[in-house]
Amino acid sequence: MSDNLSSRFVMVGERTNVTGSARFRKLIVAGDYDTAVEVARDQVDNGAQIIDVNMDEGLLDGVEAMGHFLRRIAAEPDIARVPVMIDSSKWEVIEEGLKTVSGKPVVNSISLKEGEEDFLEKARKIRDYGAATVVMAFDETRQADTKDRKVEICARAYDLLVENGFPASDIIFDPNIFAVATGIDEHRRYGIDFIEACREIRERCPGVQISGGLSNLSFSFRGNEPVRRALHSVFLYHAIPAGLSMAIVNAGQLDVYDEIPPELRDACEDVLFDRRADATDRLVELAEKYAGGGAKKTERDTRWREAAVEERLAHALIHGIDAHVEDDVMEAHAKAGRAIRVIEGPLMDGMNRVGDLFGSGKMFLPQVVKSARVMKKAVARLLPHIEAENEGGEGAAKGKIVMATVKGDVHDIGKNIVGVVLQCNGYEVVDLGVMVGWPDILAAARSSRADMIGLSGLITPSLDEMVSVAGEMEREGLTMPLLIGGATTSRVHTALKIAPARSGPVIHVTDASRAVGVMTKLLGDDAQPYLAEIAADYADIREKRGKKGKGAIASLEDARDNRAEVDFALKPPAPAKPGLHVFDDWPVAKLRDTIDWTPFFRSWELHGTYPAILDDEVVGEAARSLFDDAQAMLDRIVAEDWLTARGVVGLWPARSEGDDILIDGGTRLPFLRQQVKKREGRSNDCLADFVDTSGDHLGGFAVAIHGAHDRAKSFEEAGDDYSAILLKALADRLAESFAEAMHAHVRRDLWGYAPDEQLTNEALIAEQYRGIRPAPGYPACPDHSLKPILFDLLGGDPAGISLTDNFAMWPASAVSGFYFGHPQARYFGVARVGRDQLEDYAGRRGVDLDTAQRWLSPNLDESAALG
Ligand SMILES: C[S@@+](CC[C@H](N)C(=O)[O-])C[C@H]1O[C@@H](n2cnc3c(N)ncnc32)[C@H](O)[C@@H]1O
Repeated sequence: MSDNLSSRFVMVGERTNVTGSARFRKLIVAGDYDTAVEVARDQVDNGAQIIDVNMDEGLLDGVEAMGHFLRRIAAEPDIARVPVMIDSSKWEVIEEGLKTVSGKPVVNSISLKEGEEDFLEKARKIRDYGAATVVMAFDETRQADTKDRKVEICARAYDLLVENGFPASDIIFDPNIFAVATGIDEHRRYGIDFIEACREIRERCPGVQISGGLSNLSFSFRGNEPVRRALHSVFLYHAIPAGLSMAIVNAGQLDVYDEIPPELRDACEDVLFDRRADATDRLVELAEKYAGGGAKKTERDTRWREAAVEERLAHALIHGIDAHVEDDVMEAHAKAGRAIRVIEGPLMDGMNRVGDLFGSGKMFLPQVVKSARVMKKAVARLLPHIEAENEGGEGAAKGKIVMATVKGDVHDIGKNIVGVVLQCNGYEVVDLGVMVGWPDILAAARSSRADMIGLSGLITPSLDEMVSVAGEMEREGLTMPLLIGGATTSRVHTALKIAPARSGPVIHVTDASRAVGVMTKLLGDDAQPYLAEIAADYADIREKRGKKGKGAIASLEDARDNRAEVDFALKPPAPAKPGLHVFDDWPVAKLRDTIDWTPFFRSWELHGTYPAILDDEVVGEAARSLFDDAQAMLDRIVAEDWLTARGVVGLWPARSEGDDILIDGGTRLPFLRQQVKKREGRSNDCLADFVDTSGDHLGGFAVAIHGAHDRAKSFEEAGDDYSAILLKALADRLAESFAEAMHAHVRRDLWGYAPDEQLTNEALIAEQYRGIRPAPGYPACPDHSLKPILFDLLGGDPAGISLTDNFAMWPASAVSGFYFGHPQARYFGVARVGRDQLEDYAGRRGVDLDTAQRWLSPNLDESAALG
């Protein structure tokens, strides 16, 4: 696969097509469906994200063959995970496919060949089955060959389909890839015409995909695999940016663009772009030099299958390939005699190699999590034998950890990654899940005789929960080490707040990659010196903090006097569409395009900015592979409707009063003000400052992605933690993308203060628009307890989101906040607040001081501590 292919590009496997593959035809005609199924599997293993199935062969009963084959592959989880493209020129075969296949299929194809009525009737049936369809650029007269004809026919088909309610996102145009370098003058523009047509079709027909049968292109070079592969890769390199989003290819038979010899690459480009009169002659001449290379890539990809079974298992573990592992462990079992010996022998050896590669920075978290999936599959296959052989499977773990996301918090991506990595390295993990109170954590640690406890949390209130767990461990006399991790945790907070709560060791673990190292040290011979080092480090932090003169705190009154000067002549106009707007099913497919990928890689501890990270020297390969998996999962999320995006927006008249914002019907939103003393010319900010006292407007929103939790659970139950974590990480990304898309919709339409805004995705991610959407729990409004007030304004449980005791949103992939439309509105951090503001805030919120102190605890200055 070419490394420069666009990430969203989908490869459709072509080998399960009796018209395109002589081998497949023979197998089907001979009724050898077992081997035919393997052809499908090979395609998927080689990266096909959809498989094209075609049974149009004179000797066959196409309806029967289609039905039978689709039922066979549906029973193979490895294959059934990718959608099927039902390919036939016979409508009854297509209908049979539509009836048989599960999940969302693609029909290949319909066209205007038989006129509009026939076209629309078929389209309607396809839509009723919830399928997508390929539409060939073919009309009543003939197949489109020039750019203009391709665009014209596609535009006509598009208008007809969309007017008749066919979703644009389910239309895949095939504007016909024709053979190039045929020596016929009229064919000289076939390459460039296709590429240019892609660009125009994308513009003219928003929302559609474009596909093509790639092997046609190189038809003139049949028998010369190296030139065919080069031509295909060069073509994709240029066609994908122009809008080609999928192609029917022999997956695994593509070269990396940069690795194609420059002379061959140039000659291919000359042909594709009709750059010189003698382009075809030159390529034909050069082709002789490259003839005889054979299907190199496939050979290279499968050579490892020839090694001894132990080596094959290690290879599968290191490369995360689960396709053959069940067969391989059975072979190893036959060889070793006992299942336990396979686990303790080749499988553990393989995992140790994974651990070493990870430890030396040659493998990264997503790869390790994939290795774990292979390991689990292998062990699951051996389990019945272990039981039959009465071995008990009590492989001695290196140590045991009880892990949990603390009470009131629902975020577990980081925890789950740590869990898998520890298991991979031979530790036993007792994972208690999310929202776990200290009694359950302590009870589990006792009953399982854990060597340590690991706590995780994402939101700031979780920090206090961790202090509580530490305190309770002390009270109950549990002395084992306590590990702390998660996005809001820090070494400093651990040193200052958690460690002092107990006499036993407390260790902040910066990231998942370090968890193994920390565990190994804690359970090794040098645990004591290691613990002493940490204790000294934390004591040092405490001492420095004690001595460090922190920036002085201004009185609340002075801070208020130093508010920002905001020009309310610039305040936003009244919303064009005030009130509540509910979106119960925002198209997830649309959210894909505006994903901010950088945080996605960060969640897997791959550091760097997207898209440069894909080419990063160190993590590039891991990032690309993870990204490909993410794209394949997004394809399924969209095609099979896994997730639902729900959102609510409210736009209300509002005015500020002191540090509060009063909403229309009287709801009061108290905000906090910066109190740290500022340099001359710098203001002490509060969000209320950006709303006019004499009448203005404010918005609020909540968006959520539903459905990830249950499906992730099914993945976990099937031993596939990798897919479970990937799905949750993608749901988080979609929720953020949704928040961004909703905000743009508000600016342009619902509030409408920026109707002409046109921003690229990069500009949106950089928030280069007018207005902000501060979120409760973030630095400008750090108190999470504003969420219930916001949610009431939004009509109860907006977008189906509920709140935990500590105001975490459930489902976990959710975002909420306020919309400020003033051009001067900006993000800032409230930082430390003093006792005067604590008391004032408690009064404004109508709660007692203890409650206010709990809510504001991460921001309280020492001087604000209650006696
Ligand atoms: C956490 S990022 C999310 C966007 C990012 N593109 C992504 O996909 O992850 C930015 C959002 O965090 C919130 N935010 C950032 N800084 C903030 C601050 N100082 N105060 C309040 N909210 C803030 C805002 O809601 C802002 O839109």
